[in-house]
Amino acid sequence: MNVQNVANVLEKVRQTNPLVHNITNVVVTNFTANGLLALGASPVMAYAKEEVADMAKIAGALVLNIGTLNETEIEAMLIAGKSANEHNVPVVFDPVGAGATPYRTETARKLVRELNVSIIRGNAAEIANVIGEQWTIKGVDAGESGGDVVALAKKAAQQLKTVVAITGKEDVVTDGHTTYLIRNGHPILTKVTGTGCLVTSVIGAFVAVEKNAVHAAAAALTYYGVAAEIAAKEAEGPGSFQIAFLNQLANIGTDDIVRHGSIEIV
Ligand SMILES: Nc1ncnc2c1ncn2[C@@H]1O[C@H](COP(=O)(O)OP(=O)(O)OP(=O)(O)O)[C@@H](O)[C@H]1O
Ligand SMILES: Cc1ncsc1CCO
Ligand SMILES: [Mg+2]
Repeated sequence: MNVQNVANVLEKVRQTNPLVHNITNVVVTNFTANGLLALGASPVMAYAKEEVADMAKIAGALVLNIGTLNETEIEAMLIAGKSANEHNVPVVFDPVGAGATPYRTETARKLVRELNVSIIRGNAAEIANVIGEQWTIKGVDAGESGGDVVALAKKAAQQLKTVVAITGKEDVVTDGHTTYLIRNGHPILTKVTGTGCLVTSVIGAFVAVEKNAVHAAAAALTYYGVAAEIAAKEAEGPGSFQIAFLNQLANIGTDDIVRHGSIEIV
């Protein structure tokens, strides 16, 4: 996977407009739908247990996010996830806040235990908590806590038998064997709510068109980071950044990714 491959996957998303079924949190719902539309994907949010199995099976990917979890929603996630698994629809999981409360941690573990998750995407603290590792959070960006993020990602991938994407100052994607490091993005991403949640759904759109889950996640994170870098140049603060970022998710193309993308195997 190199910058040209990243651009190729992006073009495939834009040509095929994959349906991404999201069961996500109430904070980021609108931003996620708009971000997926800007990318060129087709978002749908569907939560009722009566319909999630039918929606998941016609989707290109199912994205599960426990940001504002409750029992009804978790029941729907399990129904949707089992339907996706039966119909070979990839499942992408964001364990928002794993470690913050026992309920979140237990629910995250239950979902990865009971479902076949293709990709789990979180910050370092969340991924560490899903696998029961110690991880010290310093400030907002857990990725800067000094721990070995690459080692953590590999350990999680081997333990959970899934592709793991850890985001932060640098992003790591691994299946436990092949590992990519992406050095794109901008710190202002941490000043807009839901940029982590949106990137998980963007990974969903990419894995809908690129079945190699490591390649899909690495491509999505590179594209997302480049869009953020370009948007940050025109933004005066978090407010105008959010708008500029949505614009750049739609506007950037092959040239921008080839020029600014930073993706390497480590
Ligand atoms: N210090 C940083 N420098 C550059 N990019 C960053 C930095 N911190 C995070 N990012 C980028 O921001 C995006 C979101 O990642 P982050 O790790 O903040 O997710 P998160 O913690 O789940 O966020 P949230 O839950 O608030 O939505 C990723 O694309 C990541 O690369
Ligand atoms: C602020 C917040 N609280 C629960 S989910 C969420 C959005 C970031 O994931
Ligand atoms: Mg998050």
